[in-house]
Amino acid sequence: MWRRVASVSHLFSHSKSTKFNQQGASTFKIWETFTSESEIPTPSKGSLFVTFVLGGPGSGKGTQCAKIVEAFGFTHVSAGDLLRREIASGSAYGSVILSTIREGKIVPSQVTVELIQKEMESSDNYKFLIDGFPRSEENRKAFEKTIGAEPDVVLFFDCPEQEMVKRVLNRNQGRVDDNIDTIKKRLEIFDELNWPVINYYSQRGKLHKINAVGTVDEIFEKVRPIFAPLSK
Ligand SMILES: Nc1ncnc2c1ncn2[C@@H]1O[C@H](COP(=O)(O)OP(=O)(O)OP(=O)(O)O)[C@@H](O)[C@H]1O
Ligand SMILES: Nc1ccn([C@H]2C[C@H](O)[C@@H](COP(=O)(O)O)O2)c(=O)n1
Ligand SMILES: [Mg+2]
Repeated sequence: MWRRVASVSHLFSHSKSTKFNQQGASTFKIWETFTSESEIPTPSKGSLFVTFVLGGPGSGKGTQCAKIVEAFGFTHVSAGDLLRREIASGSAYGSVILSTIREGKIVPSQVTVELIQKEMESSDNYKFLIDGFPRSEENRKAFEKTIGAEPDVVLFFDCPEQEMVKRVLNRNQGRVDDNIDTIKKRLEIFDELNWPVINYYSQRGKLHKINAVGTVDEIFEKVRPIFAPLSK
């Protein structure tokens, strides 16, 4: 059994969330059935191969996706990037997406899944990294229903909150959600909505938990063996 302990409890001192006890520790408990020994499927060329990339804000998902793309020829589909692109395009959904992201909340699944679907359909590749998705059980079910596929592999970058906060505040890419107030909310939402997804895939033997502390290269060396069958 595994107890998740919030390491930046001071961030939540004004939180109304009942998930946090008086010491600020998360009361979430999950059963650690996931390891990095989950069975790795052998992909066949041409058939869809989907990897979901999970982890808290700033855990390094995008950074590691870039390295996986380079080494293993995946197409990177970042749900957050697609939503930001939608805002920039001035689409009808743009202002709702912007306010949702500013508040650190999750955009309705229908919108996100539609963007992911279009992106996948416009690619010739069959290997996809879907980064930052699913963020909730609602996201997960909407993907299964609309795309009609399940992920072959699920990566989970496990990073202490203090490190995630540090990385996000140093990111410097002008993101509207990279500020301390939005980060607090994103971490709360992650705790509330993402753990059920992580547990779901863990129980199905698809989850690869990677300790996301270390240099970018050190972390990638833990990721590489997961995809080694793809280079054969
Ligand atoms: N292993 C690492 N050590 C130190 N800094 C890192 C590491 N990996 C990534 N970073 C930096 O941390 C910041 C966040 O990384 P990244 O954007 O990859 O995270 P993310 O999980 O995609 O976050 P988000 O969910 O907010 O999009 C970036 O500035 C990145 O350069
Ligand atoms: N499945 C998703 C993915 C992202 N969002 C929104 C909310 C996130 O805070 C924001 C940025 O995503 P990131 O770049 O950190 O992956 O985008 C969402 O609503 N649903
Ligand atoms: Mg990212």
